Amino acid sequence: MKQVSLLGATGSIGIQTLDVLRLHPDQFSLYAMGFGRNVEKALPLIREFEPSMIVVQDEETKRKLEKEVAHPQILCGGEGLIEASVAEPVDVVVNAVMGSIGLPATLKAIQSKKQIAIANKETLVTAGHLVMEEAKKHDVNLLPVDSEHSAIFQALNGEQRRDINKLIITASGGSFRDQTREELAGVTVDDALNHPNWKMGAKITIDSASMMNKGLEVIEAHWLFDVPYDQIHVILHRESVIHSMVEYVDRNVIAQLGTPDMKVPIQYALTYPERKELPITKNLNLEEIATLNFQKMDMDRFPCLRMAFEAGRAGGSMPTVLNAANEEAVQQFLEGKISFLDIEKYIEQALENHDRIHNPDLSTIISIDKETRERVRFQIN
Ligand SMILES: NC(=O)C1=CN([C@@H]2O[C@H](COP(=O)(O)OP(=O)(O)OC[C@H]3O[C@@H](n4cnc5c(N)ncnc54)[C@H](OP(=O)(O)O)[C@@H]3O)[C@@H](O)[C@H]2O)C=CC1
Ligand SMILES: CC(=O)[C@@H](O)[C@H](O)COP(=O)(O)O
Ligand SMILES: [Mn+2]
Repeated sequence: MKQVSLLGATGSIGIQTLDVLRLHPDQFSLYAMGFGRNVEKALPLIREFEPSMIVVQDEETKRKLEKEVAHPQILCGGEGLIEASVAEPVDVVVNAVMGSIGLPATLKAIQSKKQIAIANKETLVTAGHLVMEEAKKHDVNLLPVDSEHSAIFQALNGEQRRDINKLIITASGGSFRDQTREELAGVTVDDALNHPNWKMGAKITIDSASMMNKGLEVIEAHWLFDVPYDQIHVILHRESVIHSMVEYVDRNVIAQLGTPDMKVPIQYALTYPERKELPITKNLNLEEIATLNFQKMDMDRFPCLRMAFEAGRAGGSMPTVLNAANEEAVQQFLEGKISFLDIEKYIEQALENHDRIHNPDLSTIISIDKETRERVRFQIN
């Protein structure tokens, strides 16, 4: 029986991870669960899974939860997430929190040699060099949950890294794939949250609409698979059926296909290297889909993708700034304080105003992340 620590249990990935755990009660048990402030959503999960440890975002949420359940171990904040990641009984940590808040827990889980299923891409974007250095040092395999990275991971199975010609990451195009840049001026939060293929948390759905999600995924792929940016290619693929591909030097291309359903990569990360039945997901029906479309990615149409490639190539502290400015700007957009097109504007300004720091350590990354967010907030208010 594997003991699972699930960080971000009330989120889109978290809930789907629990769907997968329910299918295999003989193999997985929920030892710890973490969430932010959504006590209402967490309560039935706590009652059903009876985790030994619960982590919430702050003391106020802890007090609220304590009124509802008598539980001996309710922890708080970043320290709590770390406790849940390193607890002795835990075998596998599923990091499904949103944002760079997930970084310290990921690092500590690696240092404790836990198996890690990583959905929290911001961790790899903000500090990929630190995460991969620790993973190498402690001989820990990071198992990707992100659908594109799960696809690449599977396409790389049994292959030699030196034989890779390029990674081909597919992008659905997000909510505004059929809109011109001019048309983006008046779009609303509800428009942006209307993703054509996936039902996800709010932040990643906005990232998909701005194409920043693909930018973050390029940086995520660079670190996870140790592939240079010149060998990472993004292609528009409306159907989200091919989740990504690897082209090898001999021109063989290996693609992974499947119904767009995150339970598929979540379960694969949990059961790897084994495969298990997943009856709660529909089979891929290519006859019904009939046509798969592909289109060249236009970097002028999607400047967030261009900025992510630039920040990734520049390296050092630039991806930290890219990620922090994006997290803050997206939050401000969701709160109705800025327009959709302002998101890219604030990211560009943050990158332009930052003096790159080579090989930043954890405390430098945490302070750059904080300063960048403050600066974006200051410019907006
Ligand atoms: N959703 C998807 O299909 C995919 C998501 N990902 C990645 O997975 C991660 C999670 O995404 P998603 O599930 O969509 O996000 P959601 O916003 O749906 O969920 C986020 C989760 O994190 C929790 N959380 C937020 N802030 C804190 C905090 N400070 N401390 C503890 N917990 C916190 C939330 O709790 P609460 O509910 O209480 O706010 C919630 O459980 C992201 O990095 C995303 O990019 C990658 C591929 C696909
Ligand atoms: C499901 C998943 O992995 C998301 O990251 C997805 O990729 C979003 O779709 P697009 O960013 O391609 O619109
Ligand atoms: Mn993805």
